Amino acid sequence: MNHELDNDQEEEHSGRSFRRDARARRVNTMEMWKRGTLDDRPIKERWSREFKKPKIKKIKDPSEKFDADDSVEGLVVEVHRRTCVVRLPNGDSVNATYRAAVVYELKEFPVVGDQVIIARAKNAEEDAPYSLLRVLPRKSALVRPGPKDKSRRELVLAANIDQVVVVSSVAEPPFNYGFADRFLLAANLCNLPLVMVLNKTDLIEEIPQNVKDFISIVDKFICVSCKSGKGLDELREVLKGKNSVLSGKSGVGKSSLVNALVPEAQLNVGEVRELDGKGRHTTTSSSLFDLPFGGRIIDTPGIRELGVVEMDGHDLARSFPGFFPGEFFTCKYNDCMHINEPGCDVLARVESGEIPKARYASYLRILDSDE
Ligand SMILES: Nc1nc2c(ncn2[C@@H]2O[C@H](COP(=O)(O)OP(=O)(O)OP(=O)(O)O)[C@@H](O)[C@H]2O)c(=O)[nH]1
Ligand SMILES: [Zn+2]
Repeated sequence: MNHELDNDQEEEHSGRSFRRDARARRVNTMEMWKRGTLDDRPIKERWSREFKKPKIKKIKDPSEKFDADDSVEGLVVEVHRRTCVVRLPNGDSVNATYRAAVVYELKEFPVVGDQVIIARAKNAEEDAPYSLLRVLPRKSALVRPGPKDKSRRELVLAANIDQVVVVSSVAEPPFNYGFADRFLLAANLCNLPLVMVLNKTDLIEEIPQNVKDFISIVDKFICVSCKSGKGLDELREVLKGKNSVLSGKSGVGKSSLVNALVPEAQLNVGEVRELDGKGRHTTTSSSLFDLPFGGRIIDTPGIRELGVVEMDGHDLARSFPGFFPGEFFTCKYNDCMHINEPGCDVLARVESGEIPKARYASYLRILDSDE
């Protein structure tokens, strides 16, 4: 008898207790809010059953379906949306497909210059397509300066490179600071040397002072002229045996330069290339050329994305290369932008000549264009 009563009470109790729990939770929320420890997920997410258990998605390892013996290592020479062109050790180029979702989760998106492992599925025919299994660790990479948080992953533009080469013209079109500034910043942040190639020097008598200033802060510069052939031998020396990323604004004579260095590249110069049956360089998303004297140049249109530095002004102020030797922020105020703040260490160093004026000017230009 007693027992039954207990049961009844319990049932009633459970209904009430639910309501009481709910009220307690609300109170808790208030307390958390006051303490500043409030869970800021939307309310639906916080209490809904659906979200109680974290959903853990298992990533299938792409290599499970493949025979390890059949895999080969190769070099990525072009990257497209779902496929990449991989050059095998025997010199053949093959297409390898990759599932974007898988490589995204594994954080192994192939870029030009990557060494990768590819294989055909088990029992596949001879002409079956290859699949990308692994991107091998990179020795170096050119990365777009920008946010590194999870939601907007950093963008790798080219892998396993030794130097970044920026082609600029001194006239027709005039020297473009914006482009050079950003490349210098990216190269510096990636610890890669920057080589500045000044093309079309046949058009001018003397290098203008502003260009000279800029040249003083790059690692190396070479004056060339594709027209007269001046400086090309010196450039060959610099490129010899190295992997270089080559970039330049449209019209500076980059294609002319590639043609001069790699005769079989035959990029069209000046106007849109006529259809040559393959349309290779007009449609590919990236290209890698072997230099006849050793070394490679990577010329990828994706590099143009560097035109936008997605770095927030404060990050730029904290991490601009060359401002703080030893990486310690030494300005008086934590949010110093180095413009006119009191106690700014950067301004003091510019004044004393420790930081070149041209580097500081480059910083200001990037900061300006960002906002
Ligand atoms: N005077 C002079 N003209 C040059 C030189 N190099 C290239 N040009 C000219 O500059 C123009 C542009 O050259 P391209 O090689 O097509 O330039 P690009 O940088 O590849 O341009 P995009 O194909 O648009 O990226 C062409 O008319 C070339 O003939 C040079 O050293 N001196
Ligand atoms: Zn400062």
